[in-house]
Amino acid sequence: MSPELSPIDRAKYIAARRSCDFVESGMRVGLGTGSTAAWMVRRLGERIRDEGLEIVGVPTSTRTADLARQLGIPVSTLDEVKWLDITIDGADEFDETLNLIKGGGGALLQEKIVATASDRMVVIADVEKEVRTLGAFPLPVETIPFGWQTTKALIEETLVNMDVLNRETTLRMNDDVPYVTDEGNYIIDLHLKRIGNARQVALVLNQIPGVVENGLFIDICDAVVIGRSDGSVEVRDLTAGTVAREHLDVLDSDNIFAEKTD
Ligand SMILES: O=C(CO)[C@H](O)[C@H](O)COP(=O)(O)O
Repeated sequence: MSPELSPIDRAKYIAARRSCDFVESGMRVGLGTGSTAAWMVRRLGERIRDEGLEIVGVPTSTRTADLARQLGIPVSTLDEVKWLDITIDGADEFDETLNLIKGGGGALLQEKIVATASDRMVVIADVEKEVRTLGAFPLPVETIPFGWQTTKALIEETLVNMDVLNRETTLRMNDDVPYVTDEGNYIIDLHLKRIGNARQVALVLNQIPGVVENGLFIDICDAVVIGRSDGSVEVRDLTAGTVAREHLDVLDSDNIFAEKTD
């Protein structure tokens, strides 16, 4: 394996590479966003080039769309394709029921829409993303820019009645200006530390005017592929009720290692 990859990147790559085995010719594939998902997109590009794999990809961000096009993956939109066979995406945290926090990369809205419009959502993650209880990673909430300070205050007020450890919220910034999503929205990060009832928090947040979507993915993910830097990988399939462990012999010659992703 390439020495230039950090252990975490190796683990991400292992998970991403294994997840691509779920993809078959003829499939419509939701393409996630983030560094783990970028490895998956690269591997699909490799399979298209080397094996003649025929798929249509629906990217979940302009970043992923640009990468997919560069790699020769045919790209479409959800409006054209309407429904997908599978979506493969990263996550910031997952728990044992495969509920997730997503949106660290700012693409949670398209990611949730695309994953929900898929027969199957497979999450790819390094082993560090598994948690007993969600919430150590800040929960992103996408809000429209109009009146965002009021929306932020309403979120904080709502959190008073929730089973969370901390209620600090911050507007996500990009240098000195607010971070803007692909939809032109802002993101407010909720530093909750621990979310006692993620389903309730997800539902309540979306009732607040100004909130577009939150990064809790509840009952959306079907399976998780967990990578480790030593090449071992675990596939936990919630729907099938199976857990499979294997080792991937990733060769030094893997040309996917030649370039680093985001
Ligand atoms: O939700 C996401 C982007 O909105 C990403 O999937 C999540 O942040 C994980 O990113 P990475 O694979 O870079 O660790």
